[in-house]
Amino acid sequence: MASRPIPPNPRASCFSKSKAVFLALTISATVVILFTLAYILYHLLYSLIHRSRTNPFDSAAPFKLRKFTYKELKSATNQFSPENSIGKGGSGSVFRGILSDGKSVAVKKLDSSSLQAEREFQNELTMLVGIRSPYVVSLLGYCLENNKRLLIYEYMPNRSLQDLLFSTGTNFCMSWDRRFQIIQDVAQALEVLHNECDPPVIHGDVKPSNVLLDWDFRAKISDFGLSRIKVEGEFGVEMFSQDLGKSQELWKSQELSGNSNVGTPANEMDFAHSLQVSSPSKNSRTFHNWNSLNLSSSNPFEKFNDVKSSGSPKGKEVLPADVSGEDRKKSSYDDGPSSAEHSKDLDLSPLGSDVTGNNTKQWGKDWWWVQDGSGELCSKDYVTEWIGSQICPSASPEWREEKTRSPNLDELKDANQCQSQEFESGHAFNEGTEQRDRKIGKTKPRKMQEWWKEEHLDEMSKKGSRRKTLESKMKKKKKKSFKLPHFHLGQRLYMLKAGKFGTHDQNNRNPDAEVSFSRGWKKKRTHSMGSDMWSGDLFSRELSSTTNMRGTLCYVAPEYGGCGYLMEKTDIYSLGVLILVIISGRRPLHVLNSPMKLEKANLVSWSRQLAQAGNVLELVDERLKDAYNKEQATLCINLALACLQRMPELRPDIGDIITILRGEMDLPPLPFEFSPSPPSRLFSRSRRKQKADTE
Ligand SMILES: Nc1ncnc2c1ncn2[C@@H]1O[C@H](COP(=O)(O)OP(=O)(O)OP(=O)(O)O)[C@@H](O)[C@H]1O
Repeated sequence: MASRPIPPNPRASCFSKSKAVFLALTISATVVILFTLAYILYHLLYSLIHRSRTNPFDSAAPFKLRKFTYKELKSATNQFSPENSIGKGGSGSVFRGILSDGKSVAVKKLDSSSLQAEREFQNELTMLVGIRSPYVVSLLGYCLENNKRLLIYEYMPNRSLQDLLFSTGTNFCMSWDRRFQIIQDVAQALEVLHNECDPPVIHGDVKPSNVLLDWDFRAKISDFGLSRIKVEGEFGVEMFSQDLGKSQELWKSQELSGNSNVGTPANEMDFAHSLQVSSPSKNSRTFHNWNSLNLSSSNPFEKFNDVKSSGSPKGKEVLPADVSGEDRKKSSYDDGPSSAEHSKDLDLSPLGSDVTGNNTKQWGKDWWWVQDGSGELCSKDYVTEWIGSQICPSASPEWREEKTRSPNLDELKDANQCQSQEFESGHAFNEGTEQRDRKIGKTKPRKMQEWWKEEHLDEMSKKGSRRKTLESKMKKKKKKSFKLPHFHLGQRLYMLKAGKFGTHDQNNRNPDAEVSFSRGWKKKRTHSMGSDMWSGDLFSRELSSTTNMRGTLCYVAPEYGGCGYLMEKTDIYSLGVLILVIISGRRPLHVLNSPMKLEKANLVSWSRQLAQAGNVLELVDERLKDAYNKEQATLCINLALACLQRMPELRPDIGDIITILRGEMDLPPLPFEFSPSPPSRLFSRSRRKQKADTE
């Protein structure tokens, strides 16, 4: 029987068709997805490969850090024994260690509980992994175990410039050649950071204890705990070139015309506003006037004199002159409380913590109370001595003969109150002085007070007249703002506690002792941008977040002041201070127990006075006697003063500095400007309050 063909099932053929369509769709979707993924991957790889050379985040960075175990480091440093301790900073202790391969290293053991230490750890790893230069201390590795964070650096046998310059236990006096070489090395280091790194790195904490010396006393820069990568277009950078254009021009013309006795230009008051509203742009490097200045001096570079230094160190320091090396080490590293402890000592904030729960004292530790090195003065002494030497009756010649102790905080508060009355007008200055003198039973006018008056009265009276305009301007701009804790100085706290705020200050005072963002601006707007020797001023503290409060007293540039927008010119300012310190062998704030002309207490302002008097060489370390190159010294001091100009843009950039130091470019004529002010903001504010009180 013949079989009949089975007719095709129409349902089955329909099913296979839809299956084919489904298959085709799946395949094409997969192909599209694969292509998309490949495209994304390609772009990722491309951007990774084409990232900047020294971008610290670059996984392709040429230098790999070694990860050490804690055990390894413990045995290298002999259980972190005190004999191996070579230094102590704000965020931890440094030990000498010998690795199993015999190599000497410096091991920085960071405090496990400190925020500053945490940040330093991150920053050092981030920055130093991409930088290898003979002028920068190399980071060899790190250790991160549980709570323990350690950084391992190349060992610098001659330790820090701070140690070398201020070794009171020895008769060591650095020769001129060595000093000059160190200045050049530090400048080279900054050139590497500013010009050779891409993007540029701004160190942010140039000071003697961060300049380390190798076997040949060649200097390398270290401690990148506060440094920043300059982001192109970061608004702080261009702010001075654009938003402050007018004030800048005015300022420049004043500076260049050598008029030291000018007040701050009116537009300066818009500094705060400019900062607030300025928008990023790519045009961030607008440095334009250095090369255009009239270059006049002759080539100062001839053969270096062979200087062999000798002579005993003069009793110029706060440290007892006759402490032995061991004692000095002790006093340097053990005696004084750490800067963190200092800020605890001096409870500057009426609040325990800020809105985010961070301890506000951290601010002080990071910024205001960090000092230059070995803890020879506790910060409170440092501040009160300085204020005392500038304004207190205790700074009078009579006092200098009698005084053997530092003014305490109460005296400081008293001084602030007295001072608060003085600057409302020139007349009030004398009244305030007399009142203060009555208080301590003295009536004789004091030279120092007059000096201070001359320096700041003009500025203060101009501020007073501008205040009203600014306040009305600010009212318009005031918007609802989030609260930040107010970083009060001791005087402010005292006024609060004592209920001594004047009636006219009521509007400015927040009863719960906080300050709003906009109030911070407002306060700043009544102050001069760059007139504070203490640089980062009240303004910045009021505005900034905790993470950005940093810098070192006397070395930090006035325009930075903890604001967080570091610029190259901030480093240049610090370099200026450093050069003066190296040449003079003095600390920037030179407070003495022994009699001394008070004008010399503030190194920067003294240098300016000497420059005005045409006698800069008086600044050179007396221990060198005549064994130094006068032309080089003159050049360096004048260069330092150029670096210390208040307008960041007037400062030379590091490329010019190197060229000038090499003798390949002349130094422009120096502008005379005000010396950096003592804490005029604090006093001007307190004066107003005090006056209101007395009214
Ligand atoms: N690589 C090193 N080789 C030799 N000594 C070092 C090294 N690193 C640091 N020191 C010594 O340890 C000291 C403390 O250094 P550290 O960087 O911890 O603190 P600082 O810079 O003095 O202060 P701060 O960190 O608070 O600004 C230095 O002054 C120096 O004497």
